[in-house]
Amino acid sequence: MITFSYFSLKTYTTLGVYLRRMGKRNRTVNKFAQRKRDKKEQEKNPQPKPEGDTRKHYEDIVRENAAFEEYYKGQKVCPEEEWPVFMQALKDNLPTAFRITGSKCEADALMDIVKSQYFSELLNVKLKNEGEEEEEIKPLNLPWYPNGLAWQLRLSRTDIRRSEPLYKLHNFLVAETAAGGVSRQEAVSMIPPVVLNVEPHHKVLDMCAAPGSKTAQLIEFLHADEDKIPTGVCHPMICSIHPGFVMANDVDNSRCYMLVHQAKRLNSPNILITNHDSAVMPNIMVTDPQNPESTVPLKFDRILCDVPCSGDATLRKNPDIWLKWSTGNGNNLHGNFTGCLTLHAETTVQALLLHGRISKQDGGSNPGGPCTSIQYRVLKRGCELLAVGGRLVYSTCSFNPVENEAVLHRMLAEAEGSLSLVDARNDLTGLKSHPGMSHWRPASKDMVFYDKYEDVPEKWQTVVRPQMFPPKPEDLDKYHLDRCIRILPHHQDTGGFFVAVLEKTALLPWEKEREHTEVQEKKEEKPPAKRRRMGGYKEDPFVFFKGDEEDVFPSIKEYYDLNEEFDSKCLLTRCYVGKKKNIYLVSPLVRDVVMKNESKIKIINTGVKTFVRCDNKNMVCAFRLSQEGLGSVLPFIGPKRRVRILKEDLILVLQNDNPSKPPEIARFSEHTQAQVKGLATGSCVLQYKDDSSSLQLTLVGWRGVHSLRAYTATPDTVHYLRLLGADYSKYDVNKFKKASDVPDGEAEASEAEASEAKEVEEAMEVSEAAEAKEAESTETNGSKS
Ligand SMILES: C[S@@+](CC[C@H](N)C(=O)[O-])C[C@H]1O[C@@H](n2cnc3c(N)ncnc32)[C@H](O)[C@@H]1O
Repeated sequence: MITFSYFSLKTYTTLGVYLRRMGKRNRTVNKFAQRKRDKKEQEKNPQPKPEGDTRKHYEDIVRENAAFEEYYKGQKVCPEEEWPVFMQALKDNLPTAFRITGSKCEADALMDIVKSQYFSELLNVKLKNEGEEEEEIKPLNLPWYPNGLAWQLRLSRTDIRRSEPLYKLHNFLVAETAAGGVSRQEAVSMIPPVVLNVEPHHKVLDMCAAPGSKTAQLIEFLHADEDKIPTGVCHPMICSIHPGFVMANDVDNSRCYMLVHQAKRLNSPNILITNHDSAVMPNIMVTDPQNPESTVPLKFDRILCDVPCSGDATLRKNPDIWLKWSTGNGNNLHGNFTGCLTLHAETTVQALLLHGRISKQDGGSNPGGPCTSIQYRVLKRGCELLAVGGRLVYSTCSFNPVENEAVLHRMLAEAEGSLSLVDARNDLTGLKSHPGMSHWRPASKDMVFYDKYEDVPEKWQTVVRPQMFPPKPEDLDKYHLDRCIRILPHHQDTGGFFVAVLEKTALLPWEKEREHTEVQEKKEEKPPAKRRRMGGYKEDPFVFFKGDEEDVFPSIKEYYDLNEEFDSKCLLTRCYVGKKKNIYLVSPLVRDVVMKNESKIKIINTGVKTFVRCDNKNMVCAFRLSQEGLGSVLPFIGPKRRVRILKEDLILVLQNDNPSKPPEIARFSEHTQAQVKGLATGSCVLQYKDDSSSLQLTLVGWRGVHSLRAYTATPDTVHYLRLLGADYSKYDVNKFKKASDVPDGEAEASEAEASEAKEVEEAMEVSEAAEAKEAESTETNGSKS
């Protein structure tokens, strides 16, 4: 039996790794690589910190802050009798949480594997905090997560990573995260997409999306009914072309590439990544269904407004907040841009200043004047972009009512009944929470609490704003702020979180006015606004196929036997001239959005890689299939390029790790040989269906002259072998095992495998990196457009 303490928390980033994999941003990458080398060097050869460097190891941080306690006790965010457990929970490290992703049949199979193989390992591990009894580590299934797909383990990520007895669990989490079978995400952060109730036909906007863990959930929900697609194929990579789509936006250009990484794992043709300030997001125009020559503004059915915030509910994950917390954090986000801000908010302020949307004085030296709360501004624009009948979720990882209820109160008051708060607790069965607050008292930096704005001394009036105050008691029933959801860390051993669900029941009062003005403006036929110059890296263009006559398309259509329903206009490349290399696929609506809005909003990425140039003399078509886009194009591919493969043959293909020596056709079963016999050489689809379960797998294959192979990346190979119950032990390296423990002859191989596993791990910890604080301080470097 192994006992170790539930102690250790360290966030680190491998952001550079995925940036490197994107083959871009070399200067940023070099900086990360250098930082990594410096860190290693420092570990080997500890040097004293440079003067003035006050940064601390998370383990060394004293988890106390008197101002924090005084402020939140004053606000009564937690009933007095719960205060000690609230504080104790805040000081503990955060448990690991993850959810199983993908289509139902794969998720079911993976869930069985997790329970039978990995959770049983945990039963041998006991948890012991100082001065406490040993405790068993029981994995907790999060009861409120749809289909029971989410789990929480009472072990921090570092505990799992550093414990040899748990190396298999760690390898599993790393490899499956890479393959898209698992998403590691803090439990409470999974809530907003759940209460957004996304359906496949919805047009969804994620306004502040990076790093993208919630975007990933939105896409998963959009594709949740994949089992119902006509081919009956069930696979995590299957992403049929839905009428709905997700537009994931972030103001921070470098953080948008985290979204690209997330999207890439999900292989959806229904996602678009944009880089804009959400507070001033332009109307997104789409073709008018009544008149295809004209456009109309798109209204979104679902909007996620996961705004930048002071982040003090993430103290468990980011203990350094203990060192710097002050009342100013929340107040500054609300209305005063000149003080100390979180990095995200700073980016926003820079963006707002850059676009001339605010002046330095705005909200700063205009006591009682218009409040420029970034949270309110983003929320307000979200409400404008929302369709009547649509749903918007506002969320923060802050305890502060000034960043939460106060923002909603202002929005509801200005909406004059066109928005209402929905009680979403029914969608979250089993989740413990507190209702939203109806009373709070804004405070100045010197910790004086105020009941009304009139009491605020002049010197604080730029900081404590009129819009920060709660509704009058007689107005409480108008707003129902108690319908908001507050999750405190001790409720179920998580981080803290705030969620509110709004429904739009009518046009907002100023939308009616604006509609009138827009009609007037159209009549006056003003010249189009000058194209805005947008910052960040210059993206390659999005060049759509003209249609079936596009030069390379006829051979693709012929070779893959694509049916007439396939819309070639939804294919695109990222270059105007020269040989097409990669061909991407988007849904018709995403295509329309790109084409109609490219000039007004910076589009970072869209499209799932579907065909890749291969120019092989044995193949008449110049493009092979890509695993990423296979799910989307599969329903259109004819039987000519499909091979129905048996389990043992698929295992044979996947276990082969020598690309120059793929298994010869003669080694396959007679069934598979017969399938391959009439198949012309080149790219093909390998399809497997398990008769005893609902499991179905679809892989990109290659029929050679004498051989058959699969085109899968290492994490996918491990994933498929795992699902097939086959041996993948060579990928399941015990990194704790010293080379000296390995018998002669195996050492070399073991080293190579370890290095490969490390690669996978690094690639995968990108999603950890995405959450890591360090990533927030990524500086934009390199060429600007
Ligand atoms: C709390 S994080 C979002 C986390 C994300 N929803 C997730 O689940 O991974 C806030 C994000 O808002 C972005 N942001 C800040 N101001 C913004 C603005 N005005 N418009 C769009 N994004 C903004 C920040 O760059 C940051 O990535």
